[in-house]
Amino acid sequence: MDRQSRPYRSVLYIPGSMDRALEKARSLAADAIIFDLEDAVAPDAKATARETLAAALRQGGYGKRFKIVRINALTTAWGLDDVTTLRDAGADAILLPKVNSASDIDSLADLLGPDMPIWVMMETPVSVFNAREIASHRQVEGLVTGTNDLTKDLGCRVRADRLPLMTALQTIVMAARAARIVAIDGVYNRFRDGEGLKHECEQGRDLGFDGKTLIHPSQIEVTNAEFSPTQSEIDLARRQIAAFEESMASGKGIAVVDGNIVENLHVMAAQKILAKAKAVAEMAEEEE
Ligand SMILES: CC(C)(COP(=O)(O)OP(=O)(O)OC[C@H]1O[C@@H](n2cnc3c(N)ncnc32)[C@H](O)[C@@H]1OP(=O)(O)O)[C@@H](O)C(=O)NCCC(=O)NCCSC(=O)C[C@H](O)C(=O)O
Ligand SMILES: [Mg+2]
Repeated sequence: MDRQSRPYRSVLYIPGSMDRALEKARSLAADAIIFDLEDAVAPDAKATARETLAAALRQGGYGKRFKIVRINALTTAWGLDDVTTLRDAGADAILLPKVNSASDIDSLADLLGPDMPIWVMMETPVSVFNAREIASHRQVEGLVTGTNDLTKDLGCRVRADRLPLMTALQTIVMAARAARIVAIDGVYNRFRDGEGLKHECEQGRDLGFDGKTLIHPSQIEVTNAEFSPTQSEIDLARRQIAAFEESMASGKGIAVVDGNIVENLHVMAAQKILAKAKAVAEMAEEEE
């Protein structure tokens, strides 16, 4: 599956120290997994988690799920060992936490070589100010929003409407879109509250995120549903494309569908919806 069309609706964090979860993830319907060595792993468990994770990745069995390893920052005592142990273990990307600027990414890029994609945690106020240059870094292919760290650093309130985070969320999406890379929303901490999660997924999707990071398997189903094109969106996309082709054939550059104009740019959006629906169907085939 190519990078442009693959879905990233549900991106599940798994602590590298959780054997059972590493095993369970081989059969979960998440589009992507973040194998975490950073905040989900206690300092005393870091070395063991690193080895456990490397063994799990080498063993494989994660199918089409996109495999991302979140290392510790290179300024910590663990970061360098994380990179040297994990860079050839079979991950699809390495995720760097606590990034402030594009220059923070250079040392990791040097260690990894040019072929390993880098994803970046956007979780400090400085990273949000530098979002455009971070997203434009030659090796960066995805931005992951760290709403917990952002909330801590901003000193803002946790609100259901996420108003205090809105500037950051929109800046991250804009930076990712400008650089044509992936943008993933932050986690919803109340992992047993399905209604609250659904609401936050809708918000993240409407803002333009490709998907949401998750902390528990019970969050996958609703997230996949909310970030998938609906049947009515698919039907409308097909009708827009057909109507536009008909208009072009009769020498007109604009069509009208359901009382709305359809121009070339709407056709491009419609094609994107159909491509996403196809990629989602391909992921579903794998799970059957
Ligand atoms: C949140 C949890 C601590 C809950 O754990 P627990 O109460 O033990 O869960 P359950 O008993 O309901 O688990 C049921 C089964 O599911 C498996 N499981 C649980 N979590 C995961 C998971 N993340 N991935 C895969 N499988 C999982 C259990 O093993 C059970 O399996 P079975 O034995 O077969 O029944 C726990 O879910 C957890 O630790 N989640 C991950 C937390 C995490 O990764 N946090 C760090 C990332 S968040 C963050 O840092 C974002 C960012 O940096 C920011 O700043 O915002
Ligand atoms: Mg964080």
